[in-house]
Amino acid sequence: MNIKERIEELRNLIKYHNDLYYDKEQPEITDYEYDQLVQELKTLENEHPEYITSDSPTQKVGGTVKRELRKVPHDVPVISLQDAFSKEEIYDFVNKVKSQITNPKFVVEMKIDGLTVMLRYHNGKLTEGITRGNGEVGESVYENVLEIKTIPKSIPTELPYLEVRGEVYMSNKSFEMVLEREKNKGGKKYKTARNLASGTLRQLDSRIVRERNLDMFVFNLEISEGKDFTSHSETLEWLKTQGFTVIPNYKICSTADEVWEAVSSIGEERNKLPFGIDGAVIKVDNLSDRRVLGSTSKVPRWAIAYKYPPEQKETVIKDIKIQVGRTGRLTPLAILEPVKLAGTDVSKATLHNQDFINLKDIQIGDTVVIQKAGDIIPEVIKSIPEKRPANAMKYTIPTNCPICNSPTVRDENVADTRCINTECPAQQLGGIVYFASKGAMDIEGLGPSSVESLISEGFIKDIGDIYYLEQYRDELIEKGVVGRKKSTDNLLKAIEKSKENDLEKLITGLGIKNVGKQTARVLAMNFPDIDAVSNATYEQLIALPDFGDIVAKSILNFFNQEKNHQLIAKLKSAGVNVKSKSSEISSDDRFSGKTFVITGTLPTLKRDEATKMIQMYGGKVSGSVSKKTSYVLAGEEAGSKLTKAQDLGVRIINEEEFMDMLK
Ligand SMILES: NC(=O)c1ccc[n+]([C@@H]2O[C@H](COP(=O)([O-])OP(=O)(O)OC[C@H]3O[C@@H](n4cnc5c(N)ncnc54)[C@H](O)[C@@H]3O)[C@@H](O)[C@H]2O)c1
Ligand SMILES: [Zn+2]
Repeated sequence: MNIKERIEELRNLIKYHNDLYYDKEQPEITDYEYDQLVQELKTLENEHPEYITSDSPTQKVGGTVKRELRKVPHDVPVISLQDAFSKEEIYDFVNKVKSQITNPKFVVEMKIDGLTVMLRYHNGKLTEGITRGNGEVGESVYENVLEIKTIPKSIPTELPYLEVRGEVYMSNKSFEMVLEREKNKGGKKYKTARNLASGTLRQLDSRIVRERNLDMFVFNLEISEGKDFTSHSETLEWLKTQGFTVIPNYKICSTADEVWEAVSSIGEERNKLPFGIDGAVIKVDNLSDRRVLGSTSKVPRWAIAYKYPPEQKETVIKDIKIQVGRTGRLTPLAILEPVKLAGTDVSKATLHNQDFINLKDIQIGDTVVIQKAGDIIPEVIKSIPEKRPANAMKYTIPTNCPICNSPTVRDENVADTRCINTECPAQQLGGIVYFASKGAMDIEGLGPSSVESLISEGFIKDIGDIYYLEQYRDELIEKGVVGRKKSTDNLLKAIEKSKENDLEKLITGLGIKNVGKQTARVLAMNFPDIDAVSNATYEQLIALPDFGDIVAKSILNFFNQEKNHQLIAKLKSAGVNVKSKSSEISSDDRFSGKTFVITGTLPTLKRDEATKMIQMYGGKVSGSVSKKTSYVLAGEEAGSKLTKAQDLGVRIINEEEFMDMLK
């Protein structure tokens, strides 16, 4: 791969992770891994400025504006912070400031891991709360900030206008409480307190905000009409008198050594704090000095954020246990002597597979170094053989499944060991939980613990049984299998409702190997019902967009098994919908006479897929926007077509709204 291609690849990767992080609140990688991608891109762009483009993620503030939330333009663009990962970069920053300002003072603060919110006060009354959004335009979260107790709704000094900026976050304790409460609801899963704080603040139901306990630290005064200040620290002290909770324990420093000491001491304390921080921020204190230093379009020159390396701890592996997943995969889990790491108790870490165990030379009894990079799943970095006790034991993944005792096989390509018994209870449990999960049949209340008790009490064995639970209602309530009357009835209602789901969700739920949501959607678009899918030939399957040999064979293999036909028959006779709504080609021409223009990158649909869907319903797709255009279907990075549509007043829809039109 040449440099230009790598730059392109990095940009796409970063955009992909930005979307997951800022807009879906579901990061797939740790902040640490993300920061490394950005660093690599910045380095390459610095070396090759000719490749810098205005749409590079290094040139923009991450995040977009959610359509459902009211848009509010910012008074001044809300920009980000420059990053530093080493002591040298901090010294460079301090020295650079010193070369331009005489005797500058610096304030060192904790960098709270939450999301930025701007608060506006008119005549002492809180009138608006806005997220950063894309930096130019934010989202109003006013109703939600009203539910945050640490935010004053009115302040004693009634300035005509006051705007402050701070970080809304969720404490570790609230995070654990919410996780505990939501465990069985099967809703969106949040990996970090930051994601949950963001997801909570950016949703529409403010009652949820009340239940979940968010907090806010104010870290900057942006505008204060009718009152002047000379320094940042002075503003913080004044904000305290107005009832704001300002960033705690900030330090004022004069030299690079002092700054570094303050940064280091925050680093030492950071895991004892009741909330998450992801760094320290160093800011020039004097406000007129800040004006002299100015800003670039993305970051101020008077501040820098230092990001700590992920915390590591030593602990002992007490045992290694096997977890058997939905696909039969055996995952070795290290059972650890519990340690506090990045604010939470850690007692387990994944060891992935036998190769990982061998490569890292891990034995039971070993002392190992673990790390929670970006505070997600703990990983074992290395073992310390010097500390190995005499009774340490080598570990080999068992040749028989620990749950059902059938022989396991090693899949050489991916280093996985699997239980091949499809009747294995562990696989069945995983399969049912997966069937009911959000991306599949979306049955609320059917999470791991309900499924486990339904299986162990003998009410269900396979996914078909779910649809026959109704007849055991009284017994379920009496035994309290999934809770009391209300939870049982809610579950039965959710099951009933799921019968109406589109074929796409059903296919996803079947958990066919190599068939995820996207593949299931393509199948549902191309076949009228489940029988047609099950009768499809290899040639038909391989001709579908993005279908390869492996996927086609997996599908054929699934439908070659008699028990899967029985399962489908069972679902059908329970009244589960097996017809595809998105492929009712000729009978439904709801888009007849309508012209669509597709622009930008859609979150999940490819452009040709969207085109096909529009045409299927009798609509037309055109390349340019005019007055005759009925809809512009716009995704990320939509350019001039979007502007033109706005000018002409053409209706603009996103993928979600488009999918709603197909319901
Ligand atoms: N894991 C992922 O996939 C992923 C994806 C995108 C971004 N991220 C994370 O987000 C970071 C980038 O986010 P960003 O653009 O918001 O910038 P940033 O996190 O590097 O810094 C700016 C933000 O820090 C916050 N902040 C907290 N305390 C502060 C204080 N005392 N003073 C000033 N600001 C304070 C503010 O909200 C401000 O907007 C990345 O470095 C990465 O860690 C992760
Ligand atoms: Zn098994």
